[in-house]
Amino acid sequence: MTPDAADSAAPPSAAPRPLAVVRAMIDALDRDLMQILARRMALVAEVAAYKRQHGIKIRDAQREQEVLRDRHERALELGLPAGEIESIFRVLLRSSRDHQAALRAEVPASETPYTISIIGGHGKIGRLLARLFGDLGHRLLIVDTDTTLEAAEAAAASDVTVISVPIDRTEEVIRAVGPHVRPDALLMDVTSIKSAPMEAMLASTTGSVVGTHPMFGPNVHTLQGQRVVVCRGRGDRWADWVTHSFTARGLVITETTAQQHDRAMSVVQVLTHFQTQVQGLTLARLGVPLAETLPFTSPAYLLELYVTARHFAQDPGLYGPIEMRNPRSSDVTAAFGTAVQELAQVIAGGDQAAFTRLFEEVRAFFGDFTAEALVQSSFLIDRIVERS
Ligand SMILES: O=C(O)C(=O)C[C@]1(C(=O)O)C=C[C@@H](O)C=C1
Repeated sequence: MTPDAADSAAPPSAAPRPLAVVRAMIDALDRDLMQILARRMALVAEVAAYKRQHGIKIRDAQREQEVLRDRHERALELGLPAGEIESIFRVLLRSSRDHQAALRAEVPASETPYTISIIGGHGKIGRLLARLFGDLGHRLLIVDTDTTLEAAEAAAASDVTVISVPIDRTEEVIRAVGPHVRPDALLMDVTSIKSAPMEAMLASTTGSVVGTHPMFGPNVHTLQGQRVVVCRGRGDRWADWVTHSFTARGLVITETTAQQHDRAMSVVQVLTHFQTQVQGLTLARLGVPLAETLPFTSPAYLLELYVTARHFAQDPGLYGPIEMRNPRSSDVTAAFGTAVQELAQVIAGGDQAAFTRLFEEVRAFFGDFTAEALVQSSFLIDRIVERS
C-alpha cells in the first residue's frame, strides 16, 4: 500500500467512519484522479506536437500493448480487478488518440488547405464530414435544400465536392453537379451502395473520382477506429489524399472495388438489417408485450433487443434503399427464407439429430471466429450489465 492509500484507509480495528465522511473522501480522491487525467492529457498533447513535427502516426499498437500489459500487472500487484483496470486504460488510450487527432497530430504542418463543398451538408453525415474536414483545416462550402448557395456554383469553386445526399437522390445530384467539377478537382460520394454512384460520377465529370462509404452512423462517440470503405475511381493523387485525411482523423480504411463493396454489403448491411427487421416484426406481432419480457432478460436477449430497438429508432428512409438497391438483395432474402423454413421444419419435427447437424454446419462456417465472438460478446455483456 502506498503512503497516500494508507492515509485514506481507516485503522483496521476502528468502527467504519460515517458514510458522509467517507463519501467526501471519495469525492476528493476522484478530483485528484481527474487532475491526474488532465496532466496525462497535457503530456499527450506534447506527444501530439512531437508526432506532428516528425510525421509519426498517432496510433502505436506496440506501445499500447506494453501500456496495457504493464497496467494489468500493476493492477494485480495492487489487488485491483485487472480486467476492469485494463478496460479503463483502453478507454483512456482511445480518448488519448482522439485528442491527438483533434490536435491534428497526423496532419502535416505543410498540408494545403482546400475548398471543400459538402452537398447535403446539413444532413447528419454531411455535418460529420464538415467537422472532419474542418478539423483538418480546410475551408467549407455547405450546400443543402435550405442554403442560397447552389450545388453547381459551389462545385465550380471547389477543390473537392462531396455528395452526401439520400441514396435515392445520389445519382441525380451527381449528374447535375459532376459537370461543374473542375478537371483538376475531386468528386466523391458517401453512399451505402457503390457501383451505380461510381459509374454516375465517372460519367459526369472528367475530374478525379473517389467513392467512399462510412461504415458508421452520425451518432458515434468517437471516430477513432471507425471504418470507412474507399473505392478508387479516377486519379490516385486525390484517392491518396482522401485516405490520408480519413486516417489522420483516426478512421480505419478498407480499400476495395465498387463491385466487391456491394457484394460485402449484401451480407454486412442487407442480411443484418433484414434479420433485425424480421426479428422486430415477429416481436411486434407475437402478442407478448415488451414490458412483460423485460424482467426476464438474459444477456443474449437484452443484447438482441438493444440492436433491434436501436434499428427501429432510426429512419426507414435510410434503410429501405440500402436493402432495395443492392444488386444481390433478392439472393439474400431468398436464402434467408429457405433457412427459416428448414429450421422451422426441424423444430416442428422434434428432430434433434437434424438440429445438431445444422448447428455443426454453422459452427464449421464460423471456425475459430467463435472463440473471438465469445470473448468480445462477453465484454459487451459486461459493459451493458455495468450500465443497467
Ligand atoms: O506514446 C504514444 O505514442 C502516444 O501517442 C500516447 C498513447 C497513450 O495515451 O499512452 C496514445 C496513443 C498511442 O497509440 C500510444 C500511447
